[in-house]
Amino acid sequence: MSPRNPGTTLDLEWISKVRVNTQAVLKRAQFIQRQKIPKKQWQAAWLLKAVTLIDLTTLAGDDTSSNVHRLCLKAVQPVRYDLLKKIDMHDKGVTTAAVCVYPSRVTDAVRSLKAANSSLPVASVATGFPAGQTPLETRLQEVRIAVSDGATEIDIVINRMLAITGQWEGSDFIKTSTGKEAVNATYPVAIVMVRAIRDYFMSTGHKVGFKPAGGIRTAEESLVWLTLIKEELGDDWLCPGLFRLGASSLLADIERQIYHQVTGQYAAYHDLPMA
Ligand SMILES: O=C[C@H](O)COP(=O)(O)O
Repeated sequence: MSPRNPGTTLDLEWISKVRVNTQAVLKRAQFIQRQKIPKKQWQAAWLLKAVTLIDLTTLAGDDTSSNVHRLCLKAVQPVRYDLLKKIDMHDKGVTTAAVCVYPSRVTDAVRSLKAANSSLPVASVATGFPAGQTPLETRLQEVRIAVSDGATEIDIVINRMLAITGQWEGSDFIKTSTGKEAVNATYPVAIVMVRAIRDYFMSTGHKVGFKPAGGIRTAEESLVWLTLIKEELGDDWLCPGLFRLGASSLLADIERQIYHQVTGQYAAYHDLPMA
């Protein structure tokens, strides 16, 4: 994580001055999606970069200690060793950025990572995920429990009632969505959010992180997200402290693409361990 955001005096005038030119934003989003994906010789490097920025997530009602355990092993070794060896990346410590689980599964994740000798952070959704419609008292208690169980990052679902009525404070990292809505991370909304991050940086000098989450499933999409961040915020933001891809099934496609680039063949389902 980058240094904590010390916060700033709430200035609602600043917020009320924000205007979004919807057509311009949509055009910009289309432009970014049409950007040429990196040339073949750079693609594996970009894809590996994307891997290091993933919050490898499981947020299912039927999560158990065993699927969390498998998730953690995958986070520690996200791409098959022999594939990494072929591109000379086997000894570079490629892991995902974190694992992300429900508060009740934090102890499982911490235990599995410890057993794998990994210091990968455990992120936990909290505060009544995904609706955020629980009383402040229980929201705070949920955060405390997740932290005491070993979570080092908390994805808080904002209280949308407070947001809609203009009661804002500063945050360290902003996330597009829970992944549980009909529409989740979209490029136009991301552009508006990252430009707010840029404005905040220009006014305060403090860098806030960004996490698109929900429905990000393909390697190609991950490259669009990297391009969007590079173009809108610059290379400085392309690090786990400031950018994460919240995704439960993206890694499988990225590994499949890396497999194809390294071997020239398409992987069968059983060729790659579960992601
Ligand atoms: O925060 C992470 C999201 O819940 C993941 O969403 P996904 O399952 O659509 O990848």
